[in-house]
Amino acid sequence: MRNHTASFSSSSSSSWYSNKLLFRQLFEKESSTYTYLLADVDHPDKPALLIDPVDRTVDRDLTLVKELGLKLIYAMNTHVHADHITGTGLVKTRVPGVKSIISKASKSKADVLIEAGDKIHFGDLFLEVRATPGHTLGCVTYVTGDAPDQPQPRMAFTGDALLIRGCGRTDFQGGSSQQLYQSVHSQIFTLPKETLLYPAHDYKGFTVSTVGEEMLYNPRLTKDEEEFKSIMANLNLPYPKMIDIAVPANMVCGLQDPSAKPDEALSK
Ligand SMILES: N[C@@H](CCC(=O)N[C@@H](CSS)C(=O)NCC(=O)O)C(=O)O
Ligand SMILES: [Fe+2]
Repeated sequence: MRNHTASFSSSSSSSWYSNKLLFRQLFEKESSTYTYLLADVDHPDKPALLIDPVDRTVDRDLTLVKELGLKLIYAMNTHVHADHITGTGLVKTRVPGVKSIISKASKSKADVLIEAGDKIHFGDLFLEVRATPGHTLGCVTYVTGDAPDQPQPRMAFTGDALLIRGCGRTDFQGGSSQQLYQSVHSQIFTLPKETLLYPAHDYKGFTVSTVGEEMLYNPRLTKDEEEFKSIMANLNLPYPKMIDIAVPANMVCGLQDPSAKPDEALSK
């Protein structure tokens, strides 16, 4: 059991969602990346976190955090991105006390290395970590807490494991179409059907989907595993333009001090 500052307050499920969870979906247009800002605005400190910030839009994101009166505590990644440089290192240099988070399986450096089952607390809210490898070895999905006082419907931040009507490619960074198929079916499609899905990218103009919608209409993941593997083997996508710069940089949070020591700030 890893310790953290978790406490719970009770409030009515019909009214607390908008009163308590602040949620913003932000877009970086060059890499078509979504960054998510979440905060517990019912808590006196208004603790907040950023999921998948991009270096180019860190100033925009931090201005918003300041304007909303939030206290940023975490800057976290769903995986080692290949198409852009993460903003987590830059956020740390701009806001003292912020901790970077990535999965242990990614073999990257960050202040906090998370694993499946970990809970990331911000105020009275938390995100649960689910391992969803396949796009990369260390991909995780962050899901809002499974408890009566947590947001309903639940929200899943899928990174590149599941994209709306698509999924992450599996042809580099330890990718595996078999693993991705298993990850999505066992870790995402088992969530309640009304769970809101928020991916790390969208190339078609979508912003949000649901588990039920993707189980019906995802053109790749509704197929059986063999057909899925064949689809993925024949995508023939060009490599991301920034891959050779982005991957090594993102192994150290973009620019984080490599001497930073991981700490244990989570609970299981
Ligand atoms: N053209 C972009 C890269 C596009 C790309 O490869 N996207 C990745 C997610 S970023 S690692 C992907 O998995 N796409 C799946 C798909 O079906 O499009 C660039 O050059 O940066
Ligand atoms: Fe990716």
